[in-house]
Amino acid sequence: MPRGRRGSRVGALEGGREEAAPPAERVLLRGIFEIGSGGCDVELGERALRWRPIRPERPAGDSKFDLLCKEDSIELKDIFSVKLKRRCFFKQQGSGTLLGITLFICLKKEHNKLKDSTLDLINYSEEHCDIWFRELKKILAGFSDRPKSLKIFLNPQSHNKEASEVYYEKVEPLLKLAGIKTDVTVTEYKGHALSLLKECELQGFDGIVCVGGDGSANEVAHGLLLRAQESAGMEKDWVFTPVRAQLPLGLIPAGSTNVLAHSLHGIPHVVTATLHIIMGHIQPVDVCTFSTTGKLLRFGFSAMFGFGGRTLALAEKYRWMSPSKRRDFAVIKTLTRLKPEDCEISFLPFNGSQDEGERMARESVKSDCGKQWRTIQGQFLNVSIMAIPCLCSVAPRGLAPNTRLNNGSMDLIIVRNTSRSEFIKHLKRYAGVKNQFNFPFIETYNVEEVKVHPRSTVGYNPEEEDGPQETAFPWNVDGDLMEVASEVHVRLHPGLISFYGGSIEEVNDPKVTCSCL
Ligand SMILES: Nc1ncnc2c1ncn2[C@@H]1O[C@H](COP(=O)(O)OP(=O)(O)OP(=O)(O)O)[C@@H](O)[C@H]1O
Repeated sequence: MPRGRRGSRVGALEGGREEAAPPAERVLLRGIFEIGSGGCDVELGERALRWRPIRPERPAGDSKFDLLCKEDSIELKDIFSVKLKRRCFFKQQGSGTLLGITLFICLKKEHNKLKDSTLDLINYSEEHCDIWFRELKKILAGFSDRPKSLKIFLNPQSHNKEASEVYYEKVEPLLKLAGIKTDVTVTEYKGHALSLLKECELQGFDGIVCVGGDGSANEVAHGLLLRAQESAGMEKDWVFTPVRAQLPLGLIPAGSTNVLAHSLHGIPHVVTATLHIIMGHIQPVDVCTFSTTGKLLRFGFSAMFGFGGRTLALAEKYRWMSPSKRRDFAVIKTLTRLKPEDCEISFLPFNGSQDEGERMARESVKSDCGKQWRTIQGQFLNVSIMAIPCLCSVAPRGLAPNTRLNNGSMDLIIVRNTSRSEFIKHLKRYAGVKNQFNFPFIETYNVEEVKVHPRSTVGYNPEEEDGPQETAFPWNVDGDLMEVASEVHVRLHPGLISFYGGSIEEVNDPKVTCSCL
């Protein structure tokens, strides 16, 4: 229920900031409704709905009445649906007795959480309610950024097969309430969403939604970006100047890992993610391209090479275990066989420009003279390259807490060879809120571009230390295994994709759930 305007300000999505009084607004409708337990004088303005309890005859000098007659309000931009409220009896034919109007509102709660709520405006007059209902509908139709039709990809296998339940019980009812049309495709195998995105008809959709975990989210984002390149007629070398995805992407966190959705919304919360989609909140996000020998491997948001890649390669061999068990098992087993990668890392430090065109021009000069690239060589336990903060349950401030979703740069975090105990100490620091990288064996850089060149010719066999070695090196790209035998070139492309999501606040009292260290 919205709070009082004068006593305690409303503004469901304003988060309590005090603002200068806005210019007077035109009143569109005025009428009487019962709200809560009493009759109210209600005004529908161009920006807000305000109501004030109707005063009974005021006994002279009684100041209590002033307190009781406080005005309340909600901003119209926080309303996402309006319905006529009717009383229907069991098995009743027809539409039932009119009780009034119900408004459905998006409220901002603590820790970046959004919640749906309702406000009932009670009035039994059909004619009165009809006028208000039509006007409110007209106002809602004017929010042109809100999606009206969505293409949904649902991975039924995500997180112990719980994604379907999440979608049909929590997401679909809210989308229906908001009057959004949906076209759901339940994916049947790994890569299905990607192949459908190559050719499916997207005309008429305002956005794409992925219901699943990081693997599915990355696949759909990659598919959407590939499609944009093909539609733009990009054939060769477009890896270096990709065009933006045409439609925004919504992520419903329904996987066993939801780092992308968590980083986007500040919380891996299904209703929050759904309400950002419904309200049409848009958040541009930086994207990386991963390429080798000039050929695009994939689009992505974060990558780990070394310990992060090896752990994932091992976990993938134990798919029969539950997701959390195989992750813990893989972390522990990889720690017992902790081994550095011998490689050369070159990177282009970030110089502050967020304009892709300007950057490309600068880069061509740089690569010609080769001046500003920095190169380091050595034995590295882990190399993280992250365009987004990568919030997750074991690192509530993120695996890359110093980067942002669209700051035009990536964090390069290099962990040099050290003892197992020191490395574990560093991993444990992620659970806290500061000093994750305050170790002599860790270096962090803010970069635009990175090349990781393994100097060894043999890759990694996750099972056998002394067994036959693979020829490829495992990378963990957004939780998905990518195996590459040679140098990987990672470039950042500012704001290349738009997600449904709002700006997030940092959480200072994070809750951590890590069982294996
Ligand atoms: N029907 C399906 N059967 C098997 N795999 C599928 C199916 N549909 C999609 N996938 C693939 O499953 C992979 C993992 O899915 P997702 O990330 O949604 O779930 P998850 O529970 O977080 O998985 P993980 O445990 O791998 O992190 C994705 O790469 C996706 O392409």
